[in-house]
Amino acid sequence: MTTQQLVEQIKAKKSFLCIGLDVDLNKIPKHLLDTEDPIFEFNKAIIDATHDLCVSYKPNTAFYEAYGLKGWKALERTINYINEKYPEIFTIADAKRGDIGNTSTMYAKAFFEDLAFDSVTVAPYMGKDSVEPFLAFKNKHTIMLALTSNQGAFDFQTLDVDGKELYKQVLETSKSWQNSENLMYVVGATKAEYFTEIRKIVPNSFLLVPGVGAQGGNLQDVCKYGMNDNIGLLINSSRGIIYAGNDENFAKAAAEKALELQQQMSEVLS
Ligand SMILES: O=c1ccn([C@@H]2O[C@H](COP(=O)(O)O)[C@@H](O)[C@H]2O)c(=O)[nH]1
Repeated sequence: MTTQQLVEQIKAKKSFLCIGLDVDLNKIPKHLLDTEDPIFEFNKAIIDATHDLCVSYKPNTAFYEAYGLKGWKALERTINYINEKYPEIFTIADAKRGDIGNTSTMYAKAFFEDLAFDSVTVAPYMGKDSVEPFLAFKNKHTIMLALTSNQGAFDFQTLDVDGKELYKQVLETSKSWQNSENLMYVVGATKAEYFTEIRKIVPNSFLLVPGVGAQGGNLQDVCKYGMNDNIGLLINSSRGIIYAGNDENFAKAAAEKALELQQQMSEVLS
């Protein structure tokens, strides 16, 4: 998917909501556990109920890898279902990969070719040659961790390196990498006060913003300081939406939560 197609979808739906599909078998409604593939059945119901309110789905691969082969198969069924039934949706494999170049190429093939995701999250710690293999894929997007939503972000990411905070070095340096136009960045909603500085370095890039909902990030502040002329934001909520209910009506409850966020986004956009 091109960035322009993503922007058009945002404008059409008046939404820049990304729903995180972080499926935990201990949290999903009990009746689904009797089905052959509870993870997929849960996702399918959530997707069918919310696809018109969001522009993106983000399964975090940890929640699938934790269940071994059946988890990976459910991830594959989920991405295939989205791509076949709702091809306009921007898909994110939240896998936080990155390794020496030839290994990164195989990670990129796994998520962009085999699973056909539009994007994958990567960690910047191993530098240019660990990220460029992902960037080589046309019309695919590499979403690099910049300033994360957790408390540990302050352990390294905000440390002073040669007179500049490390996350700023990461943002600036990555702009010189080959095919850097395919980069997006992760910035936590819990770090709203940093968005102005971040926008000075990457004014045009899309930012994936987790941390609204369960982690307490504020949607209005993120929009105020982080939005650009192309909107430039994908705001993620996972637990706050998908676990809004845990009986037979769970998908309806999720849609109601998604609608609350979509309505706030619609207001910001108008
Ligand atoms: O800085 C980061 C990077 C990734 N995440 C991931 O986003 C979702 C957030 O889930 P919630 O339930 O809405 O808190 C989850 O998959 C995280 O691993 C993040 O939170 N912060």
